[in-house]
Amino acid sequence: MSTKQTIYYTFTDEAPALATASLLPIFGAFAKEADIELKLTDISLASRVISAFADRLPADKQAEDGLKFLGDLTADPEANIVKLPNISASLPQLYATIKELNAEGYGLPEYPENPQTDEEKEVQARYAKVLGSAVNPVLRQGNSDRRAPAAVKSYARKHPHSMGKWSKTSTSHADYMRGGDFFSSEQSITTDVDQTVRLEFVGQDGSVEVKKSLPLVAGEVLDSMNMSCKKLRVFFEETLQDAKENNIMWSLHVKATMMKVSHPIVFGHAVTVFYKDVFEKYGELFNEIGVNPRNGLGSVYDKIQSLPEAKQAEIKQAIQDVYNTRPELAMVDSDKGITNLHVPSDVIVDASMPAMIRNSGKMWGRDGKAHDAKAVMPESTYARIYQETINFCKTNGAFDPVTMGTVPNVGLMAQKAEEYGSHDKTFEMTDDGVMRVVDANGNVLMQHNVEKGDIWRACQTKDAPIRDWVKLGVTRARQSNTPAVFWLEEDRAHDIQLRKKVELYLKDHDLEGLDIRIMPYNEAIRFSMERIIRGKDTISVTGNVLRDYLTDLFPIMELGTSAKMLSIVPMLNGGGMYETGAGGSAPKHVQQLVNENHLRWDSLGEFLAVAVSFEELGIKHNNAKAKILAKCLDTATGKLLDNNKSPSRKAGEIDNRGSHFYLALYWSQELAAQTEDAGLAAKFAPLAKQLADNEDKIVEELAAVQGKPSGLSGYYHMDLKEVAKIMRPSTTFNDALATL
Ligand SMILES: NC(=O)C1=CN([C@@H]2O[C@H](COP(=O)(O)OP(=O)(O)OC[C@H]3O[C@@H](n4cnc5c(N)ncnc54)[C@H](OP(=O)(O)O)[C@@H]3O)[C@@H](O)[C@H]2O)C=CC1
Ligand SMILES: O=C(O)CCC(=O)C(=O)O
Ligand SMILES: [Mg+2]
Repeated sequence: MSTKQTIYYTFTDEAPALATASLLPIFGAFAKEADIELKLTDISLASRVISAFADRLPADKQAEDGLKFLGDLTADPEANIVKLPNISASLPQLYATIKELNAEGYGLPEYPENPQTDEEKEVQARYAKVLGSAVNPVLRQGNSDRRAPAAVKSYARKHPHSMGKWSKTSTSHADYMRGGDFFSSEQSITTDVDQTVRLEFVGQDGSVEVKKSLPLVAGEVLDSMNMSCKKLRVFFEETLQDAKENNIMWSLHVKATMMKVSHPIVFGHAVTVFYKDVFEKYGELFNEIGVNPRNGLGSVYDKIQSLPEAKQAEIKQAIQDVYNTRPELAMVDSDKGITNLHVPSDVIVDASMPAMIRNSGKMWGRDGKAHDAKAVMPESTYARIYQETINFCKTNGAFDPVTMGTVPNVGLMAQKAEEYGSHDKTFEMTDDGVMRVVDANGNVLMQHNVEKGDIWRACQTKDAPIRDWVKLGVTRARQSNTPAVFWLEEDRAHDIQLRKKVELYLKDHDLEGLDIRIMPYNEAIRFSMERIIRGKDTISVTGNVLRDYLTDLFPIMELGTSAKMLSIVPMLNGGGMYETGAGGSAPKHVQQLVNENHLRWDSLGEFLAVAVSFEELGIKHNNAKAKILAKCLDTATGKLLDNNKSPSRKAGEIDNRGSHFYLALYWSQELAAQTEDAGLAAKFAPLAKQLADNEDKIVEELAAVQGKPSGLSGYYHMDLKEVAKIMRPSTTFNDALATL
C-alpha cells in the first residue's frame, strides 16, 4: 500500500512562475487522486534575497529558505523535485530585485559595489551567494540526461518551425582568442589521495597570499588556467578593427550569468574596449559616480543621471560618436536602441548562438534588419564548435527539422563538476606575480605567471560523478540503441585526465553491440551533424559546459526551442530531479503578459517533467495510480501537440492558460477511458465530461481577458494571489477543477 508521496515543485521567476499559477492547481487536483501531494517551494530570486537577510527582517517579512530546503533534500533517496528554470541573476537584475523589495518595505541593504567596512564586505558576501547560477549547482546533485521525447520530435517533424536559409557566401563566423586564454594555459592533475591544497598568489617581492584552501578527495581532477587581460583587450580591439574593415556586425556572446565571476569581467573589458574613447575621456568621472562597465553600457546611462543635464548630453553624444568609429554592434532590441553591450544578461551564449545559427547566421542590426555577424567568444575551448557548425551550415545549408535526427545529451555536472564549481576559485589578479597550487608539503602542483587584471581560476571534478556519468552514457546508449560519443580533446589538459578515467570506467560495463566512441570536440560535432542531416541520432556525452551549449544548440535546430526537452537528473543518492526544458525563463514573455495579458510560454517541459516524476513515484512506491497518471499525462501531451493546442504568440489566440485547459481536458479523458483502474476512471469521467461540455465557454473566458494590460504589479517579487487571479480567469474551468 502506498502512503502519501510528495513532489516538490519549484516556484521560480518570470514566465515559468506565471505559468505555475495556472498549472500547479491542475497538477495538484489530479495528483491527489493518487495520494500524491505537490508542494510549492519558492526558490525565486526575490525569495533567495529575502532568505539571505532573514535575520535582519521583521518576522512578517521572513520566508522559508526554499533553496536550502531543497538542497538538503537532494541527499534523500526519496527526493522528487520538479525544477523550473530560474533567473541566474546578473548585478543589474539583483539591483532591480532589491529596489522592488525595498519599495515593499523590506529595508534590505544596498549592494555595496566597493565594500570598505567589514559590514559592507559581509553584505556583499551575502549577495554574492544569490548572484549568478546559484540554484542549479545546489540542486543538481546528479548528472544530466536531456533529450527530445518521441512525441515532441514527431510533432516538430509534422509542424516544422521556421529555419533561416544559409548562404555559401555568408560572412558570419565565430571569433576567439588564439592564445592567452584559458584553453591555451590549462593545466590539470588528478589527486591519488584525500588532501587539502592551497591556491596561492606569490608577489614579485616573494610575499605569499593564500587565496583559498581547497579540500580534494582521492580521484578528483583539479585544473588551473589563466586568461591574460592584456591579450583579451588586444583580441577585442583586433576583432573590432577586423569587423570594421570587413563591414560585418560585431556581436559578443558570453555567459555572464552562469560564469558569474569570470564572464562579467570579460564583458566589462568588451564594454571598455568598444567604447574606448568614452572611457578614456570620462574614466575618472565614471569612477566618481560609480559606473561599473561590468554592468554594461546601461550602467553609464544609469549613473550619469546624477550629473547636470548638459554633461549628460555631452556624454550621450560621445557614446553616439563611438558608433561612427566602430563596426555595427548587434542589437537586443533595435526599437529601443538596446545593444548587446547594454546589460550582461541579455545575450547568453547557450541560447544566443543557436538563435543566430537558426537565423541564417545573422544578428539584428540598428536598422531592425538581420545581418551577418562576427560572433565574438573570447575563450576558445568551446567557441570552436560554433565555427564548425557555421561551416557545416554554409556547406550543407540549414538543418531541416522535418528530416533531421536528434542529438540527446548525457552531461557531467554532479557535485558542481567542471565550470559550475569555479566561482569560489576564480580570481582577478590585483598584481603581477605567480599563481600556484601547492600541496600540504609545499610541493608546487601547478603554476602560472600572471599579470594584474588576469583572470585565474581553478576547476574541480570529483571522481564519483565521472564514474556515474560514464554509466549514464552507456545506459542511455543501450536503452535507446543509439551510438554515443564522449566529447574529449586529445590535447586539452583537463580532457587528458578525463579520457583516462573514461577508458577505465567503460571497462565496468558490457559494451557488447554498442557503438561508443571518444572524439575531440570538432570531430564529434561534425560526426553528429553528418549523421543528423541523414536522420540519424547520436548521443553526446560531454562535460558541463558542452552539456549547456549542446542542449540549446541541437534542440533549437530540431524543435525550435529547448523548452520542449525532457531533462532528467538522476541524483547520485537515488532521488530524482526533473527539470523542465533546457532553456531560460523568457523575460520577453512577461513583457507581453504585462502589456496584452497573453502568455506565450509553452509549459510542455513541465508536462514532460511531471509525467516522469509521477512515473518515478509509481515505480519507487509501487503506486499503480501514479503510473496511470503518468501514462495518461504523456498521452494527453501527445494529443495536445497533435491538436495544435500549444500557446500561440498572438494575443487573442490560445495562450499558456488555454493550453493548460486542453491538457486537463485530454488528461481527464484519458483517465476516464483507461481500464486498468476503474476507480480512477469513475473519478475523472465527470470532470472530463464537464470540461468537454464547456470547452467553448472556457476558451472564450480565457480569450476575453486578453488584448489589454494584465495589471501584474510585481516582477521579481510576484504576489501569488494577484498572479493566480491573472492566470486563472475562467470561473467555469476553476469550478470544474474544484469538483475533483
Ligand atoms: N535552467 C535554468 O534555470 C536556466 C535559466 N536561465 C535564465 O533565464 C533567463 C533568460 O535566459 P535566455 O537565455 O535569454 O533565454 P529565454 O528564456 O529568453 O529563452 C530564449 C527564447 O526562447 C524561447 N523560449 C524559451 N522558453 C520557452 C518556452 N517555455 N515556451 C516558448 N518559448 C520559449 C523564447 O522565444 P520567443 O521570445 O521568440 O518566444 C525566448 O525568448 C536568464 O535569467 C537566465 O539566467 C537560462 C537558461 C537555463
Ligand atoms: O544555471 C544557469 O545559469 C543556466 C543553466 C543552463 O543554461 C542550463 O543548464 O542549460
Ligand atoms: Mg543552458
